[in-house]
Amino acid sequence: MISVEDAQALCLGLIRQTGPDTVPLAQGLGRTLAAPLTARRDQPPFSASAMDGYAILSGDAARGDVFTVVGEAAAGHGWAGTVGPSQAVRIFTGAPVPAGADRVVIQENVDRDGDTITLTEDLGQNINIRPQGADFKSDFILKAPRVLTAADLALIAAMNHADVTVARRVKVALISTGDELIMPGGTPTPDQIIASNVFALQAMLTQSGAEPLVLPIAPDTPEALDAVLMQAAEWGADLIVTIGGASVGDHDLVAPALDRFGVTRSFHKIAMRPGKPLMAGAKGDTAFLGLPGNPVSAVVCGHLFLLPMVRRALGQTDVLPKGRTARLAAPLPKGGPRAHYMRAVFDEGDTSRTVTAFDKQDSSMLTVLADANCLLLRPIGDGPKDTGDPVTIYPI
Ligand SMILES: Nc1nc2c(c(=O)[nH]1)N[C@H]1C(S)=C(S)[C@@H](COP(=O)(O)OP(=O)(O)OC[C@H]3O[C@@H](n4cnc5c(N)ncnc54)[C@H](O)[C@@H]3O)O[C@H]1N2
Ligand code: MOO
Repeated sequence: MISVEDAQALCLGLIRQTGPDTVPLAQGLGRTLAAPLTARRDQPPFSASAMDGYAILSGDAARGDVFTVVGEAAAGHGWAGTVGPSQAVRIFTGAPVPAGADRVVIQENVDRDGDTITLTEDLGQNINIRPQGADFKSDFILKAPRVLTAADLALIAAMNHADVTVARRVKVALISTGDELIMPGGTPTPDQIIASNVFALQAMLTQSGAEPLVLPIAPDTPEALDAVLMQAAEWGADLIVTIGGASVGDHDLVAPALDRFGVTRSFHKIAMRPGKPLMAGAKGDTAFLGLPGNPVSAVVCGHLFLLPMVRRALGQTDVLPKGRTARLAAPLPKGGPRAHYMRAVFDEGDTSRTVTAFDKQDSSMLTVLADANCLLLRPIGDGPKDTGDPVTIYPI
């Protein structure tokens, strides 16, 4: 059995990067910027007032000085003249600062009487002007790759781009396998259970910028599995993910089905708990990942292998889950021969981050997984741990 790290490296080597896709900016959230983007103008494009007040040429002006109001500048409507000594232009937040003026005095600090204002305070440090290009200049470049956030969309809009070139969503086909499965809302026979894994995986994929397609459940026959794999290929999947049937039982049909399909197997079985029966391979440009059927195993493998493959396909660089250190809130017995990713809850305390593993670690338990906010890693052969000992956790 290979290690988690080796399996992750092999998985990342199997997936091809998707090409570019240009989309309207409003559809850019969460997409991965595929090429550097250069600003088309300075922001602000002119020196702009940061406050409502009066633009003046300040010289050595002080409290009690009087200025004549000679014009008005509003956002979207500048004043075309030049401000001279003892002159003021009424100005509003966002308006271009007129030529000659070097400061905006806020209106709270003047008395206005007709066309004159009198300073009621000495001038402070703040000139209340945002210089042209203070936010960014027209040579500003937003670097790629970058997963676009809401703030990024506003920034790109301010750079005057209506569209954005992102990585095409990676197409991931999800195939649940097993005679025992029925979709939620149906009427199961006494021996059936509800296909649940695919809903977690579909959501995780969507959140990560993939385009998932949930295919019909494949019953436990070679013909049914072959037919659904063919459907996935015809859809143009970049990555075909099977769920279940990965282990060694008589009804675990996925490995032979992938062989028949012409998939070159990269590995099968890893030194990990949960997730031992994981398999991966490729056929041409299509990658294959065979997830174990146990719900927790499928989701944990989704975090550790599937999502990194998606991120790699989108051209992202930092694709593996990031470990953090936390202190154990309770002792743990010694670890086993497989790396154990325990379901746990971490808490950002005032002085240190603490983590508590759940007592129940059965890989079928969705209630435990749903209450977990991290995976607590016990490396292979880890010794017993005491309260307060540092461990690595992966937020999920
Ligand atoms: N003799 C051995 N038996 C098993 C081994 C082993 O090494 N030797 N490994 C165990 C481990 S670890 C796991 S994990 C499971 C996974 O096996 P499979 O990938 O073949 O999964 P299935 O047998 O198809 O299903 C396991 C379990 O999960 C349920 N399941 C399957 N698909 C779904 C789904 N889409 N949604 C919800 N639940 C699902 C299924 O009904 C089973 O209860 O094998 C162990 N056995
Ligand atoms: O490794 Mo299985 O994935 O423990 O339940």
